[in-house]
Amino acid sequence: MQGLLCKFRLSTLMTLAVCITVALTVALQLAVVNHFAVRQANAEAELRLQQLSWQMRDALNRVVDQAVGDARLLAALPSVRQARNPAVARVTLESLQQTFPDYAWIGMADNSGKVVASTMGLLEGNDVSMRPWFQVGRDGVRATDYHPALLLEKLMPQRPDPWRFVDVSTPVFSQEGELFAVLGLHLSWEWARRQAQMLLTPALREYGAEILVVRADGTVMLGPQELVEQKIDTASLRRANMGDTGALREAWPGGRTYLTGFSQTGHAGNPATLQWSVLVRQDEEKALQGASELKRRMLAWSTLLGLLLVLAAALLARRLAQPMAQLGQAIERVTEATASGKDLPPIPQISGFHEANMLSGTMRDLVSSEAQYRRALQQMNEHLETAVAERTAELNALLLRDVLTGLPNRRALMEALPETMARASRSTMPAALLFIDMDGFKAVNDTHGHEEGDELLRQFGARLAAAVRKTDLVARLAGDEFVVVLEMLASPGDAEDTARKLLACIREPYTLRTTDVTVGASIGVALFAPADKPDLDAWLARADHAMYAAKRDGKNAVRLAAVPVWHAAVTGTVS
Ligand SMILES: Nc1nc2c(ncn2[C@@H]2O[C@H](COP(=O)(O)OP(=O)(O)OP(=O)(O)O)[C@@H](O)[C@H]2O)c(=O)[nH]1
Repeated sequence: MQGLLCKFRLSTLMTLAVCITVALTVALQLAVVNHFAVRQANAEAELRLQQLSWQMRDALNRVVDQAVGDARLLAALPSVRQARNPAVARVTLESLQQTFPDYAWIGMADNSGKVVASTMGLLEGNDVSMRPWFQVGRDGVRATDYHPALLLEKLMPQRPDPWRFVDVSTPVFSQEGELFAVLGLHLSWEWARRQAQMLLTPALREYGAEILVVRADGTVMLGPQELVEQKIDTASLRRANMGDTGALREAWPGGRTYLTGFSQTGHAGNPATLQWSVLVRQDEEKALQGASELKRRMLAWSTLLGLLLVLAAALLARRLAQPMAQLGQAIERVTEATASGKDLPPIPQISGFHEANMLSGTMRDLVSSEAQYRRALQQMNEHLETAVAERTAELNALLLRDVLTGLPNRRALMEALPETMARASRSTMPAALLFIDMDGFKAVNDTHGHEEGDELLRQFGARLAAAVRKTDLVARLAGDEFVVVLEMLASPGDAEDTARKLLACIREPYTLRTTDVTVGASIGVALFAPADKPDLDAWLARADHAMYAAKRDGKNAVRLAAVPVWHAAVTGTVS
């Protein structure tokens, strides 16, 4: 997780965090809306539908009760009970019909079932003894369920909807208390349809609310066109049939889901009432349309707000991350400079926010002290290099000096001679190498000690150096052996002359710490003419041989070395 996070920029992470927060907030809002608003809307819709069902139930009950009351009233009227003239009874029946035009037909049949008086004289003389209203009406006040018009259909005025009736009938007793006739009121179903129309306000209709009145056998008496006189079986119907009232959510034939309020009319055990189920249903989608709309709007607004928030967060994150990015770039520059050994660039003072300010300040101090440290280190290095160079030079100088006499040593001589030969070769003037070996030095050493011997060597060397030109080289080879190199000789004889002069100088007494001594020297002289081959070893060897020749011949003498063989061959000279 940590590794994954490291791959993202700070601004990306911040924007991502805001995106997730916004998405969670929107989801939470929607969940809350769904939970409360939709549930609330659902509850409200169910209550509304239940109340509508009650209103319809009450209206139906009221009309049936009214019809029962009217039937009872008619049966008690003397003009009906004692009617000997059908015309008189008809007037009474018609006057009742006028009070409530939905009484489609009111009639009275005698004991045998023959209609003796009726509104508009319809069916008078007809036998209705087989009609249910007549049969049940003899036993008491009865309400007869919804049914199509049978005999009256052809006699009643034509309408787009077929005639449907609900009957209320009652026995009519003579003054003697005998069953005299049966009175029947045919209520046109139209009143129920109108009642439903009245209850369903335009707003309810627009939101798909529908009222259904269903007979106990499941036949729809009132409702949507496609269901009228069809049988249905829904949970709400079963509950209503059981006398329950309430509202529920259920699937209807056709597959759609409805919220349905239900109740039941009439009273069980009272044959003067009718037990119908009143269902008021509303398409769930339409019932919850308000809440869904709210949800949709909330989603749209939340999305818009979320986008604005994300945009603002991205801008803010960019702004917040900018100082860190600047700091990062500055540190990268410092790292590159460190790697390439260049001067460390300064860290800029960043003033985005407190932490960046503090961080940049700390980094500045760090880089500044690092730069100071590097400068000090560099100075130390430079100083050290100079010191090493000086010490090296001193060591080199020491390497080329004879410790005892301070004169150039054998090594210095060997380094100098090739240049001497080169210079002589370039010029027309010869050079000479004088190989000098002290005579009698051992005796001084043995007699007066090594310290005195050393002092003699020092004075001997100094005397040689003082006796020749500054440009000439005096070197101590080892022990009591010295070499003098003479350059720019005007003539070859100058070498031998200088050797003799040196010998004379050498012979002078030396004042040592405890005594004075006198020594001699054997000097071998070897010339190097400009035309000679620059052979260092050969030149030295010639001078050495000459010196030994002087020793052999009794010491304290100067001997000139033989001319080299090749020189003699070229020049025709022999030493
Ligand atoms: N005090 C001192 N003695 C040295 C030094 N180097 C060599 N010697 C001694 O110098 C002497 C050189 O010997 P030789 O050359 O035979 O002495 P010499 O008496 O000059 O003999 P010839 O050369 O034959 O005349 C030896 O006794 C060495 O021990 C030195 O640096 N200091």
